[in-house]
Amino acid sequence: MDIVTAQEMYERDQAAAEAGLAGTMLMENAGRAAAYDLVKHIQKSDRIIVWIGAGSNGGDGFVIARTLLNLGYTAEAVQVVPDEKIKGDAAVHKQIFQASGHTVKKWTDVEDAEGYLLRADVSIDAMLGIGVQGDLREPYKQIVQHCNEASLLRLAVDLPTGVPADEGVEEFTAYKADYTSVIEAPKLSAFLQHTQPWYGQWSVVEIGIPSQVSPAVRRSMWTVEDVKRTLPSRDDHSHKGSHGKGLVIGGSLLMPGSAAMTSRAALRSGAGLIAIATEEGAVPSISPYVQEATFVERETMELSAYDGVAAGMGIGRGADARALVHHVVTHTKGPLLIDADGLYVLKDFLGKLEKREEPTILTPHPGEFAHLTGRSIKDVLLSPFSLAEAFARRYGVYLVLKGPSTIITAPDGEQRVDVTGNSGLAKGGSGDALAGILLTMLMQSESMLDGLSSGCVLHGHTADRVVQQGRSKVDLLATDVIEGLPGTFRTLSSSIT
Ligand SMILES: NC(=O)C1=CN([C@@H]2O[C@H](COP(=O)(O)OP(=O)(O)OC[C@H]3O[C@@H](n4cnc5c(N)ncnc54)[C@H](OP(=O)(O)O)[C@@H]3O)[C@@H](O)[C@H]2O)[C@@H](O)CC1
Ligand SMILES: Nc1ncnc2c1ncn2[C@@H]1O[C@H](COP(=O)(O)OP(=O)(O)O)[C@@H](O)[C@H]1O
Ligand SMILES: [K+]
Repeated sequence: MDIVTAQEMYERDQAAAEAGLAGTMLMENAGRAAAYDLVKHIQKSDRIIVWIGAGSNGGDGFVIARTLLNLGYTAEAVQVVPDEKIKGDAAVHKQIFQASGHTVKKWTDVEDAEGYLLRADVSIDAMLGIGVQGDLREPYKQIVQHCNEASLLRLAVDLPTGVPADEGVEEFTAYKADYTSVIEAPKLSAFLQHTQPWYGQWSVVEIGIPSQVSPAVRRSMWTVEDVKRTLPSRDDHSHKGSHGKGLVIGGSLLMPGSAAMTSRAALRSGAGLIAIATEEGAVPSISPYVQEATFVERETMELSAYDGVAAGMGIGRGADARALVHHVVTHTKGPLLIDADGLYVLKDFLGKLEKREEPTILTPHPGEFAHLTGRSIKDVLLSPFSLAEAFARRYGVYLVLKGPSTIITAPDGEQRVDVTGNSGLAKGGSGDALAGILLTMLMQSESMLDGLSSGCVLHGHTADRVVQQGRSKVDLLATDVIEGLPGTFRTLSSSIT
Protein backbone atom coordinates (compact mmCIF):
# COMPACT_ATOMS: atom_id res chain seq x y z
CA MET A 1 0.00 0.00 0.00
CA ASP A 2 1.39 3.38 -1.05
CA ILE A 3 2.15 6.10 1.47
CA VAL A 4 1.61 9.60 0.08
CA THR A 5 2.30 13.26 0.69
CA ALA A 6 -0.58 15.74 0.31
CA GLN A 7 0.80 16.71 -3.09
CA GLU A 8 0.94 13.08 -4.24
CA MET A 9 -2.66 12.59 -3.07
CA TYR A 10 -3.84 15.58 -5.11
CA GLU A 11 -1.97 14.20 -8.14
CA ARG A 12 -3.74 10.89 -7.67
CA ASP A 13 -7.15 12.63 -7.49
CA GLN A 14 -6.23 14.57 -10.62
CA ALA A 15 -5.27 11.39 -12.49
CA ALA A 16 -8.56 9.80 -11.46
CA ALA A 17 -10.43 12.85 -12.76
CA GLU A 18 -8.60 12.60 -16.09
CA ALA A 19 -9.67 8.96 -16.30
CA GLY A 20 -13.29 10.08 -15.97
CA LEU A 21 -13.82 9.72 -12.22
CA ALA A 22 -15.24 13.14 -11.47
CA GLY A 23 -14.53 14.79 -8.11
CA THR A 24 -18.17 14.35 -7.02
CA MET A 25 -17.95 10.62 -7.78
CA LEU A 26 -14.77 10.24 -5.74
CA MET A 27 -16.37 12.21 -2.92
CA GLU A 28 -19.40 9.91 -2.96
CA ASN A 29 -17.10 6.89 -2.91
CA ALA A 30 -14.92 8.36 -0.16
CA GLY A 31 -17.86 9.37 2.02
CA ARG A 32 -19.65 6.06 1.66
CA ALA A 33 -16.51 4.00 2.24
CA ALA A 34 -15.65 6.06 5.32
CA ALA A 35 -19.22 5.84 6.67
CA TYR A 36 -19.25 2.04 6.39
CA ASP A 37 -15.86 1.93 8.08
CA LEU A 38 -16.81 4.32 10.88
CA VAL A 39 -20.07 2.55 11.79
CA LYS A 40 -17.97 -0.39 12.98
CA HIS A 41 -17.23 1.82 16.00
CA ILE A 42 -20.76 3.21 16.49
CA GLN A 43 -23.83 1.78 18.27
CA LYS A 44 -27.28 2.18 16.70
CA SER A 45 -28.45 4.12 19.79
CA ASP A 46 -25.56 6.65 19.61
CA ARG A 47 -26.20 10.31 18.87
CA ILE A 48 -23.70 11.42 16.23
CA ILE A 49 -22.44 14.87 15.21
CA VAL A 50 -20.69 15.16 11.84
CA TRP A 51 -18.56 18.33 11.77
CA ILE A 52 -18.29 19.77 8.28
CA GLY A 53 -15.50 22.14 7.18
CA ALA A 54 -14.97 24.36 4.15
CA GLY A 55 -13.10 22.05 1.75
CA SER A 56 -13.50 18.59 0.27
CA ASN A 57 -13.04 16.93 3.65
CA GLY A 58 -16.28 18.71 4.58
CA GLY A 59 -17.77 17.39 1.32
CA ASP A 60 -16.98 13.87 2.50
CA GLY A 61 -18.84 14.83 5.69
CA PHE A 62 -22.11 15.55 3.84
CA VAL A 63 -21.92 12.12 2.19
CA ILE A 64 -21.14 10.45 5.52
CA ALA A 65 -24.05 12.17 7.28
CA ARG A 66 -26.45 11.18 4.47
CA THR A 67 -25.19 7.58 4.51
CA LEU A 68 -25.56 7.31 8.29
CA LEU A 69 -29.11 8.71 8.15
CA ASN A 70 -29.97 6.26 5.34
CA LEU A 71 -28.71 3.45 7.53
CA GLY A 72 -31.00 4.55 10.36
CA TYR A 73 -28.44 6.22 12.64
CA THR A 74 -29.21 9.40 14.58
CA ALA A 75 -26.86 11.93 13.01
CA GLU A 76 -26.65 15.72 12.70
CA ALA A 77 -24.58 17.50 10.07
CA VAL A 78 -23.03 20.66 11.54
CA GLN A 79 -21.46 23.07 9.06
CA VAL A 80 -18.80 25.06 10.87
CA VAL A 81 -18.26 27.78 8.21
CA PRO A 82 -20.63 30.25 6.46
CA ASP A 83 -22.62 28.99 3.43
CA GLU A 84 -20.51 30.87 0.89
CA LYS A 85 -17.45 28.84 1.92
CA ILE A 86 -19.04 25.57 0.76
CA LYS A 87 -18.09 25.34 -2.92
CA GLY A 88 -17.49 22.93 -5.79
CA ASP A 89 -17.97 19.20 -5.16
CA ALA A 90 -18.80 19.83 -1.51
CA ALA A 91 -21.64 22.20 -2.52
CA VAL A 92 -23.05 19.48 -4.82
CA HIS A 93 -23.14 17.02 -1.93
CA LYS A 94 -24.62 19.60 0.41
CA GLN A 95 -27.43 20.05 -2.09
CA ILE A 96 -28.00 16.28 -2.34
CA PHE A 97 -28.06 16.11 1.47
CA GLN A 98 -30.73 18.81 1.64
CA ALA A 99 -32.68 17.39 -1.29
CA SER A 100 -32.82 14.14 0.68
CA GLY A 101 -34.90 16.01 3.26
CA HIS A 102 -32.15 16.62 5.81
CA THR A 103 -31.27 19.88 7.53
CA VAL A 104 -27.79 21.34 7.74
CA LYS A 105 -27.11 22.87 11.16
CA LYS A 106 -24.70 25.76 11.60
CA TRP A 107 -22.15 26.00 14.39
CA THR A 108 -22.97 29.73 14.63
CA ASP A 109 -26.55 28.82 15.66
CA VAL A 110 -25.32 26.82 18.65
CA GLU A 111 -25.58 28.92 21.79
CA ASP A 112 -24.47 26.42 24.36
CA ALA A 113 -21.47 24.63 22.84
CA GLU A 114 -20.72 22.46 25.84
CA GLY A 115 -24.33 21.42 26.31
CA TYR A 116 -24.51 20.61 22.63
CA LEU A 117 -21.53 18.32 22.88
CA LEU A 118 -22.81 16.79 26.12
CA ARG A 119 -25.82 15.48 24.22
CA ALA A 120 -23.64 13.61 21.70
CA ASP A 121 -22.05 10.19 22.00
CA VAL A 122 -19.94 10.25 18.85
CA SER A 123 -18.20 13.07 17.01
CA ILE A 124 -17.12 12.61 13.39
CA ASP A 125 -14.52 15.13 12.27
CA ALA A 126 -14.94 15.97 8.58
CA MET A 127 -13.65 19.50 8.99
CA LEU A 128 -10.18 19.58 7.41
CA GLY A 129 -8.02 16.97 5.75
CA ILE A 130 -4.90 17.22 3.62
CA GLY A 131 -5.60 20.87 2.78
CA VAL A 132 -4.76 22.24 6.22
CA GLN A 133 -2.11 24.99 6.21
CA GLY A 134 -0.56 26.44 9.35
CA ASP A 135 -2.15 26.52 12.76
CA LEU A 136 -5.93 26.16 12.98
CA ARG A 137 -8.02 29.29 12.67
CA GLU A 138 -11.42 29.86 14.27
CA PRO A 139 -13.95 28.39 14.50
CA TYR A 140 -12.03 25.15 13.90
CA LYS A 141 -9.72 25.70 16.86
CA GLN A 142 -12.56 26.27 19.29
CA ILE A 143 -14.54 23.26 18.05
CA VAL A 144 -11.50 21.02 18.19
CA GLN A 145 -10.84 22.12 21.77
CA HIS A 146 -14.46 21.47 22.79
CA CYS A 147 -14.40 18.04 21.15
CA ASN A 148 -11.09 17.10 22.76
CA GLU A 149 -12.43 18.01 26.20
CA ALA A 150 -15.83 16.31 25.78
CA SER A 151 -16.29 12.74 26.84
CA LEU A 152 -17.40 11.19 23.59
CA LEU A 153 -15.99 8.89 20.94
CA ARG A 154 -13.87 10.93 18.51
CA LEU A 155 -13.76 9.63 14.95
CA ALA A 156 -12.05 11.38 12.03
CA VAL A 157 -12.13 11.30 8.25
CA ASP A 158 -8.83 11.09 6.34
CA LEU A 159 -6.82 13.08 8.90
CA PRO A 160 -7.76 14.50 12.28
CA THR A 161 -8.36 18.21 11.69
CA GLY A 162 -5.18 20.22 12.21
CA VAL A 163 -2.71 17.36 11.76
CA PRO A 164 -0.42 18.15 8.82
CA ALA A 165 -0.35 15.47 6.12
CA ASP A 166 3.39 15.83 5.57
CA GLU A 167 6.47 15.71 7.77
CA GLY A 168 8.45 18.63 9.16
CA VAL A 169 5.68 20.54 10.98
CA GLU A 170 6.34 20.68 14.69
CA GLU A 171 3.63 22.90 16.17
CA PHE A 172 -0.07 22.41 15.52
CA THR A 173 -3.42 22.21 17.28
CA ALA A 174 -5.46 19.15 16.34
CA TYR A 175 -8.49 17.01 16.95
CA LYS A 176 -7.50 14.01 19.07
CA ALA A 177 -9.10 11.08 17.29
CA ASP A 178 -9.73 7.66 18.78
CA TYR A 179 -10.02 6.26 15.28
CA THR A 180 -9.39 7.68 11.80
CA SER A 181 -10.76 6.36 8.55
CA VAL A 182 -7.98 7.25 6.10
CA ILE A 183 -9.05 7.95 2.52
CA GLU A 184 -7.30 5.95 -0.23
CA ALA A 185 -3.71 5.98 1.08
CA PRO A 186 -2.02 6.78 4.39
CA LYS A 187 -0.25 10.13 4.55
CA LEU A 188 3.28 10.53 5.95
CA SER A 189 2.00 11.87 9.27
CA ALA A 190 0.35 8.53 10.07
CA PHE A 191 3.88 7.22 10.75
CA LEU A 192 5.62 10.05 12.61
CA GLN A 193 6.17 9.96 16.34
CA HIS A 194 4.73 13.46 16.96
CA THR A 195 1.68 13.19 14.66
CA GLN A 196 0.70 9.52 14.70
CA PRO A 197 -0.91 9.62 18.19
CA TRP A 198 -3.52 12.15 16.95
CA TYR A 199 -4.92 9.56 14.54
CA GLY A 200 -5.67 6.98 17.23
CA GLN A 201 -6.10 3.64 15.50
CA TRP A 202 -6.49 4.02 11.74
CA SER A 203 -7.24 2.04 8.65
CA VAL A 204 -7.53 2.85 4.97
CA VAL A 205 -10.67 2.84 2.86
CA GLU A 206 -10.50 2.30 -0.87
CA ILE A 207 -12.42 4.85 -3.00
CA GLY A 208 -12.30 3.39 -6.48
CA ILE A 209 -9.21 4.99 -8.03
CA PRO A 210 -7.78 2.35 -10.40
CA SER A 211 -4.15 1.62 -9.52
CA GLN A 212 -3.35 1.76 -13.26
CA VAL A 213 -4.08 5.49 -13.34
CA SER A 214 -2.37 6.36 -10.03
CA PRO A 215 0.98 8.10 -10.53
CA ALA A 216 3.80 5.88 -9.19
CA VAL A 217 4.84 6.58 -5.61
CA ARG A 218 8.13 5.09 -4.40
CA ARG A 219 7.03 4.73 -0.77
CA SER A 220 4.88 1.92 0.58
CA MET A 221 3.99 -0.18 3.60
CA TRP A 222 5.49 -3.66 3.90
CA THR A 223 3.30 -6.15 5.73
CA VAL A 224 3.12 -9.81 6.73
CA GLU A 225 1.34 -10.47 3.41
CA ASP A 226 4.35 -9.08 1.53
CA VAL A 227 6.67 -11.28 3.58
CA LYS A 228 4.58 -14.35 2.69
CA ARG A 229 4.70 -13.41 -0.97
CA THR A 230 8.46 -12.90 -1.14
CA LEU A 231 10.00 -15.15 1.53
CA PRO A 232 12.74 -17.31 -0.01
CA SER A 233 11.63 -20.95 -0.15
CA ARG A 234 13.86 -23.74 1.14
CA ASP A 235 14.74 -26.13 -1.64
CA ASP A 236 14.57 -29.85 -0.74
CA HIS A 237 17.96 -30.36 -2.36
CA SER A 238 19.64 -27.48 -0.61
CA HIS A 239 22.78 -27.75 1.51
CA LYS A 240 24.06 -25.43 4.19
CA GLY A 241 25.94 -23.36 1.66
CA SER A 242 22.68 -22.59 -0.16
CA HIS A 243 21.33 -20.56 2.75
CA GLY A 244 24.17 -18.17 3.31
CA LYS A 245 27.45 -18.21 5.16
CA GLY A 246 27.51 -15.19 7.42
CA LEU A 247 30.07 -13.49 9.63
CA VAL A 248 29.13 -11.59 12.80
CA ILE A 249 31.83 -9.18 13.97
CA GLY A 250 30.64 -8.20 17.39
CA GLY A 251 30.71 -8.66 21.11
CA SER A 252 33.40 -7.96 23.64
CA LEU A 253 34.34 -9.03 27.15
CA LEU A 254 31.80 -6.65 28.65
CA MET A 255 29.16 -7.06 25.93
CA PRO A 256 29.20 -10.69 24.81
CA GLY A 257 25.41 -11.03 24.61
CA SER A 258 25.06 -8.81 21.55
CA ALA A 259 27.09 -11.13 19.31
CA ALA A 260 25.32 -14.16 20.76
CA MET A 261 21.88 -12.70 20.02
CA THR A 262 22.75 -11.51 16.50
CA SER A 263 24.22 -14.92 15.64
CA ARG A 264 21.39 -16.88 17.15
CA ALA A 265 18.78 -14.71 15.42
CA ALA A 266 20.60 -15.22 12.10
CA LEU A 267 20.58 -18.99 12.58
CA ARG A 268 16.94 -19.06 13.73
CA SER A 269 16.08 -17.09 10.56
CA GLY A 270 17.58 -19.81 8.40
CA ALA A 271 21.24 -18.92 7.77
CA GLY A 272 23.32 -21.93 6.68
CA LEU A 273 26.48 -21.12 8.61
CA ILE A 274 27.43 -18.39 11.05
CA ALA A 275 30.96 -17.53 12.14
CA ILE A 276 31.66 -15.06 14.94
CA ALA A 277 34.66 -12.77 15.19
CA THR A 278 34.83 -11.46 18.75
CA GLU A 279 37.35 -10.64 21.47
CA GLU A 280 39.12 -13.85 22.37
CA GLY A 281 38.14 -13.69 26.04
CA ALA A 282 34.45 -13.37 25.13
CA VAL A 283 34.24 -16.74 23.36
CA PRO A 284 33.35 -18.81 26.47
CA SER A 285 30.48 -16.40 27.29
CA ILE A 286 29.05 -16.54 23.77
CA SER A 287 29.49 -20.15 22.66
CA PRO A 288 26.98 -21.79 25.07
CA TYR A 289 24.21 -19.66 23.52
CA VAL A 290 25.09 -20.49 19.89
CA GLN A 291 26.60 -23.95 19.78
CA GLU A 292 26.04 -24.06 16.01
CA ALA A 293 28.37 -21.12 15.34
CA THR A 294 32.10 -21.25 14.76
CA PHE A 295 34.61 -18.64 15.89
CA VAL A 296 37.30 -16.88 13.89
CA GLU A 297 40.03 -14.52 15.03
CA ARG A 298 39.57 -10.87 14.23
CA GLU A 299 43.21 -10.51 13.20
CA THR A 300 42.98 -13.23 10.55
CA MET A 301 39.30 -13.23 9.54
CA GLU A 302 38.77 -13.48 5.78
CA LEU A 303 36.20 -10.80 5.12
CA SER A 304 35.54 -11.88 1.56
CA ALA A 305 34.83 -15.51 2.36
CA TYR A 306 31.23 -14.77 3.41
CA ASP A 307 27.90 -14.12 1.72
CA GLY A 308 27.20 -11.41 4.25
CA VAL A 309 28.90 -9.63 7.17
CA ALA A 310 27.20 -7.92 10.13
CA ALA A 311 29.48 -5.75 12.24
CA GLY A 312 29.39 -3.40 15.19
CA MET A 313 27.12 -4.81 17.91
CA GLY A 314 28.80 -4.70 21.32
CA ILE A 315 32.28 -3.78 20.06
CA GLY A 316 32.59 -0.59 22.12
CA ARG A 317 33.38 2.88 20.84
CA GLY A 318 37.11 3.24 21.43
CA ALA A 319 40.06 3.45 19.05
CA ASP A 320 40.16 -0.33 18.61
CA ALA A 321 36.52 -0.42 17.55
CA ARG A 322 37.12 2.44 15.14
CA ALA A 323 40.12 0.67 13.55
CA LEU A 324 38.13 -2.56 13.35
CA VAL A 325 35.18 -0.97 11.55
CA HIS A 326 37.51 0.97 9.24
CA HIS A 327 39.21 -2.30 8.29
CA VAL A 328 35.86 -4.03 7.77
CA VAL A 329 34.47 -1.23 5.60
CA THR A 330 37.56 -1.06 3.41
CA HIS A 331 38.13 -4.82 3.02
CA THR A 332 34.71 -6.46 2.89
CA LYS A 333 33.80 -7.20 -0.69
CA GLY A 334 30.28 -8.63 -0.17
CA PRO A 335 27.16 -7.18 1.47
CA LEU A 336 27.95 -5.48 4.77
CA LEU A 337 25.57 -4.50 7.57
CA ILE A 338 26.75 -2.07 10.25
CA ASP A 339 24.84 -1.62 13.51
CA ALA A 340 25.09 -0.10 16.99
CA ASP A 341 28.66 0.82 18.14
CA GLY A 342 29.77 0.22 14.57
CA LEU A 343 27.61 3.16 13.47
CA TYR A 344 29.04 5.34 16.19
CA VAL A 345 32.64 4.93 15.03
CA LEU A 346 31.68 4.92 11.34
CA LYS A 347 30.85 8.61 11.44
CA ASP A 348 34.51 9.60 10.95
CA PHE A 349 34.85 7.82 7.59
CA LEU A 350 31.33 7.76 6.18
CA GLY A 351 32.72 8.82 2.79
CA LYS A 352 34.34 5.37 2.42
CA LEU A 353 30.86 3.90 1.98
CA GLU A 354 30.45 5.65 -1.37
CA LYS A 355 33.31 3.56 -2.76
CA ARG A 356 31.82 0.19 -1.84
CA GLU A 357 30.45 -1.75 -4.79
CA GLU A 358 28.41 -4.33 -2.91
CA PRO A 359 25.41 -3.29 -0.77
CA THR A 360 26.00 -1.55 2.55
CA ILE A 361 23.21 -1.63 5.10
CA LEU A 362 23.11 0.75 8.08
CA THR A 363 20.59 0.10 10.85
CA PRO A 364 20.45 3.15 13.14
CA HIS A 365 17.81 4.08 15.69
CA PRO A 366 16.99 7.83 15.66
CA GLY A 367 19.80 8.63 18.14
CA GLU A 368 22.38 6.86 16.00
CA PHE A 369 21.01 8.47 12.85
CA ALA A 370 21.21 11.90 14.49
CA HIS A 371 24.86 11.17 15.31
CA LEU A 372 25.58 10.06 11.72
CA THR A 373 23.93 13.09 10.16
CA GLY A 374 24.99 15.70 12.71
CA ARG A 375 21.32 16.64 13.26
CA SER A 376 19.32 16.65 16.48
CA ILE A 377 17.14 13.66 17.36
CA LYS A 378 14.19 16.07 17.24
CA ASP A 379 14.96 16.92 13.59
CA VAL A 380 15.27 13.24 12.72
CA LEU A 381 11.89 12.46 14.28
CA LEU A 382 10.26 15.46 12.56
CA SER A 383 11.42 14.55 9.04
CA PRO A 384 12.59 10.93 8.96
CA PHE A 385 11.41 10.20 5.40
CA SER A 386 13.28 13.01 3.69
CA LEU A 387 16.41 12.77 5.86
CA ALA A 388 16.63 9.00 5.33
CA GLU A 389 16.18 9.39 1.59
CA ALA A 390 18.84 12.09 1.31
CA PHE A 391 21.32 10.05 3.36
CA ALA A 392 20.72 6.78 1.49
CA ARG A 393 21.17 8.51 -1.86
CA ARG A 394 24.23 10.45 -0.79
CA TYR A 395 26.19 7.49 0.58
CA GLY A 396 24.68 4.81 -1.67
CA VAL A 397 23.47 2.72 1.26
CA TYR A 398 20.38 0.87 2.41
CA LEU A 399 19.21 2.63 5.55
CA VAL A 400 17.01 0.92 8.14
CA LEU A 401 15.84 3.77 10.39
CA LYS A 402 14.35 1.93 13.35
CA GLY A 403 11.43 2.89 15.56
CA PRO A 404 7.73 2.16 16.09
CA SER A 405 7.47 2.81 12.34
CA THR A 406 10.70 1.57 10.78
CA ILE A 407 11.61 3.22 7.46
CA ILE A 408 13.74 1.15 5.09
CA THR A 409 15.32 3.19 2.27
CA ALA A 410 17.20 1.93 -0.79
CA PRO A 411 20.14 3.80 -2.33
CA ASP A 412 17.82 4.98 -5.13
CA GLY A 413 15.43 6.51 -2.59
CA GLU A 414 12.65 3.90 -2.66
CA GLN A 415 11.14 3.52 0.81
CA ARG A 416 9.23 0.89 2.76
CA VAL A 417 7.60 1.24 6.15
CA ASP A 418 7.16 -1.53 8.69
CA VAL A 419 4.67 -0.83 11.49
CA THR A 420 4.80 -4.20 13.23
CA GLY A 421 6.23 -4.57 16.72
CA ASN A 422 5.35 -3.10 20.07
CA SER A 423 6.87 -1.22 22.99
CA GLY A 424 8.15 -4.52 24.43
CA LEU A 425 10.91 -4.12 21.84
CA ALA A 426 12.04 -0.84 23.40
CA LYS A 427 14.70 -2.70 25.33
CA GLY A 428 18.43 -3.40 24.96
CA GLY A 429 19.07 -6.37 22.71
CA SER A 430 16.16 -5.88 20.29
CA GLY A 431 18.45 -4.24 17.76
CA ASP A 432 20.95 -7.11 18.00
CA ALA A 433 18.22 -9.64 17.23
CA LEU A 434 17.05 -7.54 14.28
CA ALA A 435 20.61 -7.33 12.90
CA GLY A 436 20.83 -11.14 12.91
CA ILE A 437 17.52 -11.55 11.09
CA LEU A 438 18.60 -8.94 8.53
CA LEU A 439 21.96 -10.67 8.02
CA THR A 440 20.16 -13.82 6.95
CA MET A 441 17.64 -11.98 4.81
CA LEU A 442 20.34 -10.06 2.97
CA MET A 443 22.14 -13.32 2.17
CA GLN A 444 19.03 -15.07 0.89
CA SER A 445 16.90 -12.47 -0.87
CA GLU A 446 16.95 -11.70 -4.55
CA SER A 447 15.85 -8.13 -3.85
CA MET A 448 17.81 -6.46 -1.06
CA LEU A 449 15.00 -3.99 -0.33
CA ASP A 450 12.40 -6.78 -0.11
CA GLY A 451 14.71 -8.86 2.09
CA LEU A 452 15.45 -6.06 4.54
CA SER A 453 11.80 -5.01 4.69
CA SER A 454 10.76 -8.59 5.37
CA GLY A 455 13.43 -8.93 8.06
CA CYS A 456 11.99 -5.93 9.90
CA VAL A 457 8.47 -7.35 9.67
CA LEU A 458 9.63 -10.80 10.83
CA HIS A 459 11.17 -9.15 13.90
CA GLY A 460 8.19 -6.94 14.78
CA HIS A 461 5.52 -9.48 13.90
CA THR A 462 7.26 -12.09 16.04
CA ALA A 463 7.32 -9.66 18.98
CA ASP A 464 3.58 -9.09 18.48
CA ARG A 465 2.86 -12.83 18.34
CA VAL A 466 4.96 -13.57 21.43
CA VAL A 467 3.08 -10.86 23.35
CA GLN A 468 -0.29 -12.21 22.18
CA GLN A 469 0.72 -15.69 23.27
CA GLY A 470 1.67 -15.07 26.87
CA ARG A 471 4.55 -12.64 27.23
CA SER A 472 3.68 -9.03 28.01
CA LYS A 473 5.19 -5.81 26.63
CA VAL A 474 6.74 -5.36 30.08
CA ASP A 475 8.67 -8.62 30.29
CA LEU A 476 9.37 -9.33 26.59
CA LEU A 477 13.08 -9.95 25.96
CA ALA A 478 15.05 -9.95 22.72
CA THR A 479 15.78 -13.64 23.33
CA ASP A 480 12.00 -14.30 23.49
CA VAL A 481 11.70 -12.76 20.03
CA ILE A 482 14.52 -14.94 18.71
CA GLU A 483 12.90 -18.06 20.15
CA GLY A 484 9.54 -16.89 18.76
CA LEU A 485 10.85 -16.95 15.18
CA PRO A 486 10.06 -20.66 14.63
CA GLY A 487 6.38 -19.98 15.38
CA THR A 488 6.37 -17.09 12.92
CA PHE A 489 7.95 -19.14 10.12
CA ARG A 490 5.47 -21.93 10.83
CA THR A 491 2.53 -19.55 10.26
CA LEU A 492 4.09 -17.85 7.23
CA SER A 493 4.88 -20.63 4.83
CA SER A 494 3.84 -24.23 4.45
CA SER A 495 6.94 -24.92 2.33
CA ILE A 496 9.19 -23.97 5.24
CA THR A 497 7.68 -26.20 7.92
N1 LIG B 1 -11.01 14.85 -5.41
C1 LIG B 1 -10.48 15.09 -4.22
O1 LIG B 1 -9.61 15.95 -4.07
C2 LIG B 1 -10.92 14.29 -3.07
C3 LIG B 1 -10.68 14.73 -1.77
N2 LIG B 1 -11.17 14.10 -0.71
C4 LIG B 1 -11.18 14.72 0.60
O2 LIG B 1 -10.81 16.06 0.48
C5 LIG B 1 -9.80 16.43 1.39
C6 LIG B 1 -8.94 17.47 0.79
O3 LIG B 1 -9.78 18.51 0.41
P1 LIG B 1 -9.25 20.02 0.28
O4 LIG B 1 -8.12 20.05 -0.65
O5 LIG B 1 -10.42 20.84 -0.04
O6 LIG B 1 -8.69 20.32 1.72
P2 LIG B 1 -9.41 20.35 3.15
O7 LIG B 1 -8.48 19.66 4.09
O8 LIG B 1 -10.79 19.89 3.10
O9 LIG B 1 -9.34 21.88 3.59
C7 LIG B 1 -9.43 22.97 2.71
C8 LIG B 1 -9.99 24.12 3.49
O10 LIG B 1 -9.27 24.29 4.68
C9 LIG B 1 -9.11 25.64 4.96
N3 LIG B 1 -7.94 25.75 5.80
C10 LIG B 1 -6.67 25.40 5.51
N4 LIG B 1 -5.88 25.58 6.55
C11 LIG B 1 -6.65 26.08 7.54
C12 LIG B 1 -6.38 26.48 8.87
N5 LIG B 1 -5.16 26.41 9.39
N6 LIG B 1 -7.41 26.92 9.61
C13 LIG B 1 -8.64 27.00 9.09
N7 LIG B 1 -8.95 26.64 7.82
C14 LIG B 1 -7.97 26.19 7.06
C15 LIG B 1 -8.99 26.28 3.61
O11 LIG B 1 -9.44 27.58 3.74
P3 LIG B 1 -8.72 28.79 2.96
O12 LIG B 1 -7.32 28.85 3.51
O13 LIG B 1 -8.74 28.41 1.53
O14 LIG B 1 -9.54 29.94 3.34
C16 LIG B 1 -9.94 25.43 2.77
O15 LIG B 1 -11.22 25.97 2.82
C17 LIG B 1 -9.09 15.13 1.69
O16 LIG B 1 -8.47 15.18 2.95
C18 LIG B 1 -10.24 14.14 1.62
O17 LIG B 1 -10.92 14.08 2.86
C19 LIG B 1 -12.02 12.94 -0.91
O18 LIG B 1 -13.32 13.41 -1.00
C20 LIG B 1 -11.65 12.17 -2.15
C21 LIG B 1 -11.66 13.04 -3.34
N1 LIG C 1 7.70 1.17 20.66
C1 LIG C 1 8.13 0.33 19.70
N2 LIG C 1 7.26 -0.23 18.85
C2 LIG C 1 7.70 -1.07 17.88
N3 LIG C 1 8.98 -1.40 17.68
C3 LIG C 1 9.89 -0.86 18.48
C4 LIG C 1 9.53 0.03 19.53
N4 LIG C 1 10.66 0.42 20.16
C5 LIG C 1 11.69 -0.22 19.56
N5 LIG C 1 11.23 -0.98 18.54
C6 LIG C 1 12.06 -1.82 17.64
O1 LIG C 1 13.03 -2.48 18.44
C7 LIG C 1 14.32 -2.42 17.84
C8 LIG C 1 15.23 -1.60 18.76
O2 LIG C 1 16.49 -1.46 18.19
P1 LIG C 1 17.65 -0.65 18.94
O3 LIG C 1 17.13 0.66 19.38
O4 LIG C 1 18.84 -0.71 18.09
O5 LIG C 1 17.83 -1.57 20.21
P2 LIG C 1 19.12 -1.96 21.03
O6 LIG C 1 20.30 -1.29 20.40
O7 LIG C 1 18.83 -1.46 22.37
O8 LIG C 1 19.18 -3.43 20.94
C9 LIG C 1 14.11 -1.83 16.47
O9 LIG C 1 13.85 -2.87 15.55
C10 LIG C 1 12.84 -1.00 16.64
O10 LIG C 1 12.13 -0.85 15.44
K1 LIG D 1 -10.82 15.43 9.20
